[in-house]
Amino acid sequence: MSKHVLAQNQYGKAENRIVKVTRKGGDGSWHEIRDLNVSVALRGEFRDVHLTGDNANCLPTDTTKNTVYAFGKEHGIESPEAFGILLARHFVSSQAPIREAQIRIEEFAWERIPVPTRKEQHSFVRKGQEVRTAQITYSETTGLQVVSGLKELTVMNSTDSEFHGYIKDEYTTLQEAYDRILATKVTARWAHSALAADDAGHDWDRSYRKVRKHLLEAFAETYSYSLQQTLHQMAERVLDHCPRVNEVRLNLPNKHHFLVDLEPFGLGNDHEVYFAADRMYGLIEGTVHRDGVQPVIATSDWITA
Ligand SMILES: O=c1[nH]c(=O)c2[nH]c(=O)[nH]c2[nH]1
Repeated sequence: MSKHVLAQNQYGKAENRIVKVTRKGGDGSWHEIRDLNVSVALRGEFRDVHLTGDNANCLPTDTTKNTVYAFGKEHGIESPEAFGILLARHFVSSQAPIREAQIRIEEFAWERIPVPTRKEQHSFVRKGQEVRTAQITYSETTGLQVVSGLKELTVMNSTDSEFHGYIKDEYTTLQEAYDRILATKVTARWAHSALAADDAGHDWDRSYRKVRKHLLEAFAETYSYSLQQTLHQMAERVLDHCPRVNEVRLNLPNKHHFLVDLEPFGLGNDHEVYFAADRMYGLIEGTVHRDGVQPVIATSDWITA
């Protein structure tokens, strides 16, 4: 008998790196690549596994790893979300003790290196911008939940940003800014409605491109009086244009740029030369969701610049 309470628990193989090559064209010489990092977490009837050492309900983490690779071959990888949905549904529907499965995916994008002199196209350069993310949770009782996202998308406005009118107490030294650089490395997550999650024909890649575009456009077009205001505008823009997205959470580190004092050298500095500080940084985080919708995206994840 346990003296204490076994609370939330989950297990599975984390960070399964899978690269799927799809051969297209009549002779298969046109290659397409999907490069994922897939983590599996299973939840369910695992009390005995923890308390008594009885593994009758335990599907080995090694098996969950094998399933990721076998599914890559058998079903292909249409998108991170579609692949995650297949896996999550499989674990829950194939083993009675597994009541809920959560699949977390990072996708690394590759861009074709066109080689005009040859028909075969199998050369790629890793795209240096963001990492795409997806978190798929399938539960026997509550169904499917899909949260898409991106991280490490670094953006900058070299003007149209001010910050003033804030509280000033005995510790405040910050000078008010009427023209500053606003830069951040965006981590964004957005939750899809049940309608989208359950729609077998949903185009997840198209939806991703659309949300990304609206996040960037809102960042660029907002005349900002704080990164908080920019955050809100970015999330609002996505909810306004993407009817199947219910909730947006943004984590925005304020990548500070400080004007360098060039007076010692007899030089002026009219917003031209900045020192880009990599830390410490302000960290601005928030969720915006449709009225009447229960937010589902974790607020406790620790996201750093
Ligand atoms: O956009 C900003 N929001 C803040 O809350 C803040 N605080 C600070 O020192 N600089 C900034 N900038």
